[in-house]
Amino acid sequence: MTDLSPTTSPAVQPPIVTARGLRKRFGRKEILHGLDFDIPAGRIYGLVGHNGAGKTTTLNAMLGLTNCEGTIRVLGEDPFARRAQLMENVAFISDVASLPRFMRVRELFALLTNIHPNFSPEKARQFLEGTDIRPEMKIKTLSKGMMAQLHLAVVMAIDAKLLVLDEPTLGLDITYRKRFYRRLLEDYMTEERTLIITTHQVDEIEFMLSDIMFIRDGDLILHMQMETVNDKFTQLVVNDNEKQAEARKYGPVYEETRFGQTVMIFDGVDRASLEPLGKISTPTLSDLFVALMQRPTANPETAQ
Ligand SMILES: Nc1ncnc2c1ncn2[C@@H]1O[C@H](COP(=O)(O)OP(=O)(O)OP(=O)(O)O)[C@@H](O)[C@H]1O
Repeated sequence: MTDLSPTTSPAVQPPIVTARGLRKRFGRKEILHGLDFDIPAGRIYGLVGHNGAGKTTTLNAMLGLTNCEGTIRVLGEDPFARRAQLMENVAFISDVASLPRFMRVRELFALLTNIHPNFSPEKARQFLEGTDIRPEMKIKTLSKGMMAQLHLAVVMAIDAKLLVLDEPTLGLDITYRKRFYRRLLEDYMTEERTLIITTHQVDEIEFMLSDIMFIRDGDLILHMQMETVNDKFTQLVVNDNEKQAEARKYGPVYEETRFGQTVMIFDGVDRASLEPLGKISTPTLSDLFVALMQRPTANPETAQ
């Protein structure tokens, strides 16, 4: 399942996040069932799963917001024990984030300049360019979307090694979402930075991801570099009954009928064998998500 081989992480740099046997219980209910993974530096990770799968809980474990069983290290530190120190190098947006509503935008920037050693008000102002937010505005007068824009600007203005974004674009319109992700990639991302994003709009972030994690009911069922996803999984659209039967011999991991056509997804099947049977392509992440979420295991033996 999770790839822990040395080939995936640059030998020179230790992973930014390491989890071993990460387990979380709320009362008698176990939410995370012992996750093992490494997240190397300089990567953009998408953490994808259904509602209640355990994404936020996993992120909260990385941020030291929840105590878990097993081991988790972020930048070599135990996030729960060393949260204050770690927050100098980690920035995050949570899905329940809030800003001090009574302040003006410029007052918020002044406050953050005082309390955060790596916050740059100039950068925050730059990230607000193109929005309707002005320094004199009171935060409580901003719309929900403007509030989210301000929050993103503030977080991107922190010079952090790890940026964790839990549903960052909730409430934002499509134009802004697209611009935000583009700026994140072009103006924020560097080789020293690592980004972890959760979103249900996975197709919107697919273009920028280097790695993907699918989490289902507290288990990591896929952890893979995007390049490997593209090499490994193939989608086939096939109409002809005979060809469908032929294609099934290759053991699709998923099959459905869409607009009268049969769509199959294959894992690790040579594309040359499938090509004569119909139209082949690489499945989008959302197609792959639907396919793999329905299986008891998602190719655990061959992942990555
Ligand atoms: N403080 C808590 N007490 C009890 N149960 C909790 C608590 N926080 C989360 N849970 C439960 O843990 C499970 C995972 O929640 P989590 O927020 O990690 O899911 P998620 O994948 O982020 O979901 P979503 O996409 O809906 O945000 C859910 O069943 C949730 O009800």
